[in-house]
Amino acid sequence: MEKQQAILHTTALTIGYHPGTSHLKVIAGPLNLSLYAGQLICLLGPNGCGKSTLLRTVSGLQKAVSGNIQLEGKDLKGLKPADIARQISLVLTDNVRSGNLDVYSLISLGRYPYSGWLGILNQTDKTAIDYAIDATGTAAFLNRKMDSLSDGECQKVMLARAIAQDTPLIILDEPTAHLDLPSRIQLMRLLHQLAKETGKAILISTHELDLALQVADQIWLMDSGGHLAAGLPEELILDGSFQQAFDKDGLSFDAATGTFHIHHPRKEELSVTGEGTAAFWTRKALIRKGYAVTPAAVRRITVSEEGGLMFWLLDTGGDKLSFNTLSSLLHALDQPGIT
Ligand SMILES: Nc1ncnc2c1ncn2[C@@H]1O[C@H](COP(=O)(O)OP(=O)(O)OP(=O)(O)O)[C@@H](O)[C@H]1O
Repeated sequence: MEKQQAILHTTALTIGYHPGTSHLKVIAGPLNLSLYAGQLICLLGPNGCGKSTLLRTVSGLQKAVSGNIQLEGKDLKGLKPADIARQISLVLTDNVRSGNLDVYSLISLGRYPYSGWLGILNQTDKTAIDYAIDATGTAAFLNRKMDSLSDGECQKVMLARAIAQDTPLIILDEPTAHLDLPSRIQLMRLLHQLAKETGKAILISTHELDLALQVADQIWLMDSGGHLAAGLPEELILDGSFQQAFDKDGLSFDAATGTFHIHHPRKEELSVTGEGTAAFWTRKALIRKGYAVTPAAVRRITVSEEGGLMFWLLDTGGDKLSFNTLSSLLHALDQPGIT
């Protein structure tokens, strides 16, 4: 079988600042990365680890310290800006505000690599623009000026411009930064769908760990030491990379449930038995309150539901206490001598 060509491929790429000078600052590398058609890749990592630097470097906006970047098999260094604009659409965090243009004109700028400097739009351009407006839900503010939009609205418009540009590779730096929760979920779903339906390769940097785990085909996980682990989200959890990158003061990643826990100083152990939603949310509430929920604990809570009513039985190892609300159980656990 013929091997699929990567849309983006890096070989021994080192990224950083001031290459070729005595002020050279290496941020990460050597990086050997490949991004294929139809893939959504989420680039994750702590603040300042180099995510934006990597995105700017592979887009040709910033010089690499060393190594090679190929776009559809061609050396990026040999491509003219106009060629790159037909291959990569890029939205950075700092170009989300775009002055006094109206929204439609800004989205139309996505067609600039095809329409030439006169900016005359043909039917193909208009169809691409309409698709982008529809996909991003920006029709409601098409006639507004960019500087009258909220940050979240602006972000959607910039994404629409990138989609209208209709390139094989879309690169977005923190596209969910200003969005509310439903819009963040919608946007991640849209990117996933776009990659699958149009075969585009999409690379985004994000701090949305939970969402990235759900939608990414691959995760590129950077740490503060300049290393990058690439793999399926599940692989990075199973080999411990995820926990290592994000287990820090006050936060831990639970590989068993795929969720993050905020640590609390309390460490008493409790076990919870019971099925269904009530048991699930009882465990969540106890973890939030700082208890370690483990099947081996001596103190046991049994959750049961009968005829739409819920009951919690607390067995402290000596006493057995019954509660008919979660609050009364939590309140009782707070009393000295109960746990
Ligand atoms: N122009 C510059 N010259 C030198 N160092 C820089 C420059 N711009 C950024 N840096 C440094 O490079 C490192 C990586 O920055 P970068 O913005 O790529 O991180 P990031 O992972 O995108 O961070 P965040 O999650 O906070 O957006 C940081 O230590 C930053 O201070």
